[in-house]
Amino acid sequence: MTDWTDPDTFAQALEEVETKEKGNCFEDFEEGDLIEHDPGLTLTRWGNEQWMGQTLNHDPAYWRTDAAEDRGFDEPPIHPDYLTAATLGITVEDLSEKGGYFLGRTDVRFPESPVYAGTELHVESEVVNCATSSSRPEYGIVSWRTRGTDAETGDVLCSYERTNMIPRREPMATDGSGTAAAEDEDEPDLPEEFIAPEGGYYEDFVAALEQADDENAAVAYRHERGRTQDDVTVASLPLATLNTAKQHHNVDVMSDSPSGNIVTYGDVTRSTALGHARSDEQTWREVGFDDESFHTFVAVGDTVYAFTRVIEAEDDASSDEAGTVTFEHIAFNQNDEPVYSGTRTAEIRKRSN
Ligand SMILES: CC(C)(COP(=O)(O)OP(=O)(O)OC[C@H]1O[C@@H](n2cnc3c(N)ncnc32)[C@H](O)[C@@H]1OP(=O)(O)O)[C@@H](O)C(=O)NCCC(=O)NCCSC(=O)C[C@H](O)C(=O)O
Repeated sequence: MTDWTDPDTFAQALEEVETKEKGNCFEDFEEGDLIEHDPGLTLTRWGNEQWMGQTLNHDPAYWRTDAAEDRGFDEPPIHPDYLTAATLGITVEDLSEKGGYFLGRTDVRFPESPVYAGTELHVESEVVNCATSSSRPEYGIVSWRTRGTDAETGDVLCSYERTNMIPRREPMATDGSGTAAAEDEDEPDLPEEFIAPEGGYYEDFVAALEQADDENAAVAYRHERGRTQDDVTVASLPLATLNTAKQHHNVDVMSDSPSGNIVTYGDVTRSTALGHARSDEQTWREVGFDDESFHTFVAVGDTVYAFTRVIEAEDDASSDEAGTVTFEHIAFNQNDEPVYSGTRTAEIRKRSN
């Protein structure tokens, strides 16, 4: 009689049985495919507060009723960062669970009206591009357009286009043209001077941009706070968004990967850097994000810091109480290496009101 729990017998059984696989490989995606994601998620106040607290996003309008009412909300709403992370988390089982890197995202947009706790999120994606990777034959590069909607009303709550490297079943033969990256030995091309805004109101950003215009300068500064990655940020936060990517919670599999360990969900890295940036400004409303890229991985023990460059300011916000500012935010680690970059458009409160 077979003793299935005898270690040698069991090891051989494991070798011989079929593995019921999860996720999809590059070959499973075809441009135009529509994927309705099965997991749904009810956006809760607890989930929102857990995400926002751990990523140092402490804007009182998302925590306190009086501050929420002052911003025109009925109650503290769901924060756009948590909404974005949850919209993406739900898609992972179908799109990126097989592994591969989250490379970037663009055209991240939210409606003007707030989203409140209790909203059930329904998410669907369309495959918009499948490309070979010239530098990594074992991967392909897939882009999806994803929309998170209110399951009850059908209103779009969050939409974006995302790109990942996705493992192939069969590696491609390549001409190697992508592997010989030329060394860039140019001197850094930086402005002569850096200006930091005096405060965090819209007028402070306008004044700093005007001063920079006169002086071959950039409005750019770093934020003091850092957040060292731990088991909560690396494993718990993505799992709370139903993100099943093994990169974030399977140390056994990841010990063989380039990081040698589980790595931080891109949306946690990004939210943490944005939290640092928002702590130095008077945010009114998030409008959207573009050109987001993840440059290298972040693992347990790494510390996420943030750097901000102010690109432009326009007095065209949805409320008279605010103006619109476009930022470039760069998250960097304890070795000063950029790990994330992206542009962000946000409405920033005016001092005069
Ligand atoms: C992924 C990297 C290891 C790649 O680094 P490197 O080898 O230096 O290559 P390149 O930067 O040249 O990029 C390789 C190819 O990918 C294309 N690329 C890169 N960025 C984009 C983009 N934003 N959009 C489209 N295509 C992009 C390049 O053009 C190259 O193409 P080719 O020459 O044809 O091969 C390195 O970048 C890295 O480590 N990045 C960090 C990744 C990361 O940590 N992401 C967040 C954590 S993982 C995650 O959150 C998973 C998530 O849960 C999920 O499921 O999505």
